Amino acid sequence: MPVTEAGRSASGPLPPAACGRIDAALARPAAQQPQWPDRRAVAEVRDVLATAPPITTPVEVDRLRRRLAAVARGDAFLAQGGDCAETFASNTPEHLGANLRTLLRMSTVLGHAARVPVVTVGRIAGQFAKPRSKTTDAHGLPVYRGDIVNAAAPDPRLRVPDPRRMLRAYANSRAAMRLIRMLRRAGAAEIFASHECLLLDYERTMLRPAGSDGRLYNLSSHFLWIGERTRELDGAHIAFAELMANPIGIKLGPTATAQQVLEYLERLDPHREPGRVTLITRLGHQHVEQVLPGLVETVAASGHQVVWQCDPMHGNTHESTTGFKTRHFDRILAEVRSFFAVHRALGTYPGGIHLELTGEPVTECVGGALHVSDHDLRGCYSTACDPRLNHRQVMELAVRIARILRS
Ligand SMILES: O=C[C@H](O)[C@H](O)COP(=O)(O)O
Ligand SMILES: C=C(OP(=O)(O)O)C(=O)O
Ligand SMILES: [Mn+2]
Repeated sequence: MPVTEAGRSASGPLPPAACGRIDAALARPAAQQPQWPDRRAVAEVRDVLATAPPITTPVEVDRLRRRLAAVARGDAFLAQGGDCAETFASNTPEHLGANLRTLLRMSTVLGHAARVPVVTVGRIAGQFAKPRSKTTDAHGLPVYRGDIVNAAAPDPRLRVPDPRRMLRAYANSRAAMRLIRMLRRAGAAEIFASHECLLLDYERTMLRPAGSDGRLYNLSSHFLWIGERTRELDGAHIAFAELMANPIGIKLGPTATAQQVLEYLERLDPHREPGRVTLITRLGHQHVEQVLPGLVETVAASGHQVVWQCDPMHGNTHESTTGFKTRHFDRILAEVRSFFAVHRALGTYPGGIHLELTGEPVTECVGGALHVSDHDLRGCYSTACDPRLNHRQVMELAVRIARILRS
């Protein structure tokens, strides 16, 4: 094994051929990566993580693959949600428990209405890396990129990307996964973990070969998605996703084209496995009827059996009159409605929903039955990145979606 950084990176349990494929994928341009001040420290952390026990297991990932195949066929519904950005400080049994309870209650409501099993997936146990729209914040400091990279506190020293944070993210993810498994043993429904496949120096260390064919599983989680800001076809993230055996999501914003989507599917789903790819549309309520039909028709004609999932959060963000990043309940609901309407009109299956939520009584999104106003936002605005629906707003939305599912 060469002692170059690339060689070190792929050391540990991986065979040399796999190292070469990973290095080739990651030699492509990678958007939204931190400027680590010390690459040697990154290599040292990567070496530790590459031989550490992974967060999930191939058996669990395969189970989710089967569940998502059922969603793609129209025999199950996917309910996914959790924090926009998990933090080390909020990685407590109380916070995780509150989020999971809210998510599971949403799943129960949707399951009753849809009359199919619900596959429940948390944005949890590893959702620590954030893509950002600017490189600096309102104070002129380097932007916060998630606890796995730097600290949210507006202190220039703490905003310097610190690779040792990847070790903390790993330890926090393991602890959260332990809690999820404990809840499962205690009788809670089956819950899978997911996060954005963003920070490539971390994600590459969690690849492990498994099965008779030695496919590479990314055992940092069960389900990973590629974000709207990193889905370039010639970029590192899509090439990295091609190597992974896990089910993969791709966020699609309003500029996504049918041609791009076809290329994602050819690359990520060459064997045409139902549910291998989840297309997560986050178009903005005003764009759905314009943009979604073309994408859906093209995919249907291609024969790939994908999961269509609606993320009604990320296309509907605005700044409140009181200066907070927020989302209005009505616009979130409007995107969900249009998503179902388009799929119904085309005879395709609206397979799931993807929310940023918390079980905590936060005031981050406006509207809903409690009429959270722009002025109420300062009451309990605690997100580390994007505004989340609180428990009441999630349940209200779940009831509205249930009505759509029944109609
Ligand atoms: O979670 C999503 C993105 O990280 C977020 O929407 C980007 O937000 P920003 O515009 O505050 O950087
Ligand atoms: C960054 C996110 O979304 P998107 O890539 O769709 O903007 C997210 O899910 O937090
Ligand atoms: Mn977000």
